[in-house]
Amino acid sequence: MKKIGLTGGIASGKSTISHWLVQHGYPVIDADKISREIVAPGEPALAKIAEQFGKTMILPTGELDRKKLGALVFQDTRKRRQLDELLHPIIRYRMNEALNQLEEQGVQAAFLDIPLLYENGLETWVDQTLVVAVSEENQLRRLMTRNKLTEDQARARIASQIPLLDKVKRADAVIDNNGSIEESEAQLRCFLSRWSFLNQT
Ligand SMILES: CC(C)(COP(=O)(O)OP(=O)(O)OC[C@H]1O[C@@H](n2cnc3c(N)ncnc32)[C@H](O)[C@@H]1O)[C@@H](O)C(=O)NCCC(=O)NCCS
Ligand SMILES: Nc1ncnc2c1ncn2[C@@H]1O[C@H](COP(=O)(O)OP(=O)(O)OP(=O)(O)O)[C@@H](O)[C@H]1O
Repeated sequence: MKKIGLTGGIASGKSTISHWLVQHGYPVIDADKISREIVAPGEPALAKIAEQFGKTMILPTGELDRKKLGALVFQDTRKRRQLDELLHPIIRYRMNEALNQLEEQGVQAAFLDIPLLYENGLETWVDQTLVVAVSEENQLRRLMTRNKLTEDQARARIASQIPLLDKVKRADAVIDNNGSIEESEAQLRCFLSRWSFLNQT
């Protein structure tokens, strides 16, 4: 099966593109979605988070306090690495499981929405990379607005990833998401029409 890695920077527009793909019937495996599923109440990874980062990371509802954990790990590289070491192997395992299921269904090509594809050296694991890119200014503004972060908090999150421009240089295909969503979707449709392997299902 062909694997197309969909990536970019934080708040560059991956989910927006991924949403369009799902709406149009393309198989998408979403690493962010999996990373939420594996820390749902009752999941072993959530208990490990409480053990390693403190019980205060769990809300009275039993759910992970994502805001609190985010505030901690994006201002402390050591803690972020600790969280990555805990969650990334499980995310990778679940992605493989999802891929195997698609393969059993005879699916010929799938999109893998992986925010940290380059950071985790997964370029060689996928057949193509599609990077969703925006200017630093748009990235900062959209991130601050969406997550209600101060400029310093947003900059810290952006700095926890490889610079978006480096990802653009390493990409097989790039969507410029500085314009309207419709303009980005048009670029996506153009790539889809060029990738003949997508029509073999
Ligand atoms: C720290 C957490 C709890 C913050 O939750 P929050 O709801 O605020 O953010 P969310 O999960 O929606 O992630 C938003 C974006 O942040 C970026 N991001 C998330 N985790 C990381 C990380 N460890 N390093 C760098 N960037 C990250 C990604 O671009 C991601 O798309 C959460 O991001 C998390 O559990 N991260 C560790 C797992 C992970 O690496 N996820 C991203 C790739 S699968
Ligand atoms: N072309 C666009 N014009 C204006 N706003 C946009 C555009 N594309 C995305 N956005 C907005 O920017 C924000 C970030 O987009 P999105 O959530 O798709 O990014 P992402 O790359 O998936 O982010 P993350 O890495 O944090 O998961 C969202 O609030 C989204 O609605």
